Amino acid sequence: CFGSGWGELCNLLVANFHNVSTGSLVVKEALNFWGGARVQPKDTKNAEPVYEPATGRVLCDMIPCGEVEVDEAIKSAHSAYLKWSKLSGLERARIMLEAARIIRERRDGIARLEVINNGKSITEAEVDIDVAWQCIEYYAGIAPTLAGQHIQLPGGSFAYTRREPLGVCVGIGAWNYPFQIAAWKSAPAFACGNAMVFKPSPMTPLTAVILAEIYKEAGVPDGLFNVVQGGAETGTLLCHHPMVAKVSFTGSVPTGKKVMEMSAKSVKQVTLELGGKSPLIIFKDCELENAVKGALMANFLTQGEVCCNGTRVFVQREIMKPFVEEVVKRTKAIVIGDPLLEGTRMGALISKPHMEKVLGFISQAQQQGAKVLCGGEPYVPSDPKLKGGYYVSPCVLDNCRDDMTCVKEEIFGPVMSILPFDTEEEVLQRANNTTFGLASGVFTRDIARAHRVAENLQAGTCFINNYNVSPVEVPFGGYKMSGFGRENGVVTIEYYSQLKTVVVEMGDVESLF
Ligand SMILES: NC(=O)C1=CN([C@@H]2O[C@H](COP(=O)(O)OP(=O)(O)OC[C@H]3O[C@@H](n4cnc5c(N)ncnc54)[C@H](O)[C@@H]3O)[C@@H](O)[C@H]2O)C=CC1
Ligand SMILES: C[N+](C)(C)CCCC(=O)O
Repeated sequence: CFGSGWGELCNLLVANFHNVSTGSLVVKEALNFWGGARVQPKDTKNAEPVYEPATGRVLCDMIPCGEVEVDEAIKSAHSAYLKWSKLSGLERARIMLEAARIIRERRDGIARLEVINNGKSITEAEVDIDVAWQCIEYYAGIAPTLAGQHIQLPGGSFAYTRREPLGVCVGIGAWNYPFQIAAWKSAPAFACGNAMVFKPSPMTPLTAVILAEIYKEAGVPDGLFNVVQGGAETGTLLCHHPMVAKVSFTGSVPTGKKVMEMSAKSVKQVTLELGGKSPLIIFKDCELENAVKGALMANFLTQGEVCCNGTRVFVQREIMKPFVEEVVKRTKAIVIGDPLLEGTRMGALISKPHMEKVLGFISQAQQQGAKVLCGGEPYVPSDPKLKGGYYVSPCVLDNCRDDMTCVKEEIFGPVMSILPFDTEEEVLQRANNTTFGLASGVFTRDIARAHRVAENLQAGTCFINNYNVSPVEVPFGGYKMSGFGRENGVVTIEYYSQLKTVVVEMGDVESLF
């Protein structure tokens, strides 16, 4: 279990995660954080069990925060905001860099904890934690550069703009990248001088509170980063609270719509990072091995539970056969099993109901005429402690048509649908024929075609000759029903700050009255 101490003690305890193995961790500590400390809600009657995906064992209880707790956390954020917003960008940067340094130092332990809570492979979780500290480091770099403009007016008068924070921002996260999402939201918020109340997904409550402790240790004022656990009810309380200026949400389209609706009541700003059903277009002139590798990266990271995955793989008819052969060969070779073992490449899905939902999509696809080329079955590892885990073998579907459910809906599991195409014009039309617009990809050696396709795809990101590369310097977000606003990149500053215009008269007032 992990500690509530600071400094060396906390360091030591997180270091203990270096040795933690699958099936052994039980967490009893409070998982909420405000006022600079872990807090246990008073009312524990609505506690829900949280499962370890790799084993199906209960890991801890998630005790949802009610009205009183949410109010305390938001007030705590507000008092921190009053102090933090008065610091210079350079002062904020220094503290943020220290937080990034601590995360980097404890990366292995945090990654192991993330694996135990989420089920993804340790190799991926380590990258996730690296992306988290890089994000904080990146926005620390931007914080001192934030500035307004000076605008000259007639007669020596002038105006200037001030880039000011919004106030208390709420972050609501999904379960697929628990620690990384908390960093993607808090880092730009803090660079601009805001405070944050973050609600993780009720299925992954463990690591956000570690981030809260690290921010505290790095020197942020108490209350700057708060964690409230809970599900829809707690989320609703956050979106309705009058002291909240902005909600940044990552999750499904239906919940995103509700968040926007609730936020509209008090005109809160919103960023929505929602789902996707992204197209990946493979032209016959591609470098085939890279296209195959790209298709796997586009579909099987985090057991396929990635919003920007390229799950509709359009392959030009002439190369269908060699492409499919190679994809199937490599998919069959993916090592599934204990996510904490270095050699594992695919871990467990987040929950039993989610696993059943994914398997349901696969059998429905078969009923609608798709052919399973490999995988798509529950997988039971040989290690007895993993028998209760939620494993599904990665699946490649052939004979797919655009009107099939597996091609239209987001599955959020390890399922790739392959679709043949003939011409560029045709494939663009089919690729864009969706209400989603998060990401897209194209493999071709023809540079003119690559950029033409990128221009014509209706999506927030287009990867050329690769897929799922998201460095923190690059904006990430959706078109259409995949949401709006951006995370990462310089532009995100716009979504966590507001401009004040100050107009200065140097002469006399010319009154009309
Ligand atoms: N675009 C992006 O960056 C990402 C999008 N997603 C999307 O998220 C989905 C999977 O994540 P889930 O956690 O199942 O999504 P979800 O929409 O069920 O939940 C997301 C978050 O919203 C909270 N929530 C649920 N009801 C709420 C309400 N009424 N008011 C306020 N908050 C509420 C949940 O507790 C959770 O923290 C997928 O559809 C996926 O595409 C996931 C990761 C990244
Ligand atoms: C890290 N990356 C690019 C694979 C996915 C990030 C978006 C998400 O939270 O699903």
